[in-house]
Amino acid sequence: MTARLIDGKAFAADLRARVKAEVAAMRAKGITPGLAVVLVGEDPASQVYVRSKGRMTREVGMNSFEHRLPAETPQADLLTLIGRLNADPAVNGILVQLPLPGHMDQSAILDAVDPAKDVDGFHVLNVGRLAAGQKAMVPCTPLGCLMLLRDQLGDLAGRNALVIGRSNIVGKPMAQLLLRDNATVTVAHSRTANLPDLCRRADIVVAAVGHARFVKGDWIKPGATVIDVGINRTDDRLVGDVDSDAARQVAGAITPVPGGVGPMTIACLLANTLTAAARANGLPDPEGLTP
Ligand SMILES: Nc1nc2c(c(=O)[nH]1)N[C@@H](CN(C=O)c1ccc(C(=O)N[C@@H](CCC(=O)O)C(=O)O)cc1)CN2
Repeated sequence: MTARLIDGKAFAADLRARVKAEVAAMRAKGITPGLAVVLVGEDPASQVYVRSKGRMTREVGMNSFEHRLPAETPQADLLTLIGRLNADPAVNGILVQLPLPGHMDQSAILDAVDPAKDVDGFHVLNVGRLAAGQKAMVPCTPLGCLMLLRDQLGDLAGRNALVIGRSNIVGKPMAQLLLRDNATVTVAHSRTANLPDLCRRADIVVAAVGHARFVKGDWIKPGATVIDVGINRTDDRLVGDVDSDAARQVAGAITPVPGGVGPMTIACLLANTLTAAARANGLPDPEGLTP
């Protein structure tokens, strides 16, 4: 079997076009959604992502506010900036690019963002709401994975899903979203025993471990759907967390790296900003953009 490639780049372009149409409708009502992105330091990958976020925000017709701070910025100054953005009615979404410099307390920073403007879904209130099955802002990467999975498989109810990785950004919220869709969810991590065997039972595998080619081809159940969240730079190439060449011989469908999950992250950020702007203005949630 040769797996179908899941074209996240095309799906993300389509999602951005839907957001753009909704933004135009909102602007006709006199509302222009605004997204503020804060970058602290000069991490090269973060600089690329922040630049892309600004460009795509403008492309869909939203206002983009970029704040670049030196790596040695005191935490108190960043908190002051977040306070200003929280109070600014032109700003509907706030994102603090991760990773932050080592001297900052990441939880204190993320929890300083107004939960209603928390388009990353990292504020502890949104984490709790998602876990409780309530209306929440949902982290962008897992939301993008969920959209791709629903598009591929339709109803996820009763499917065996294995999430490899338990980060707050991807693994944990991904598991919550799959549970919400009635999948049977297992979360694996570095201390999990018999991971290859667990994986061979999974209809859905979401790999988010941060190790290049960690998931081997012979771990994959024939016909399974594989979502590769990893972005690892090796030998001047980007590779995922799945040994893609081998997995493609077994899986039913798989996301490529690059061009799979990555582009969905920014498209979902724009979708979340639109949702935040709608909620801030007492409008219904735009259709199909929230889980
Ligand atoms: N505050 C946040 N920080 C970070 C997040 C996040 O969701 N919120 N996620 C990642 C980085 N990220 C967005 O910020 C991101 C990662 C990858 C891509 C992407 O399009 N990847 C491309 C490859 C791009 C390349 O050449 O490097 C792909 O996979 O096709 C977009 C956004 C960490 N920080």
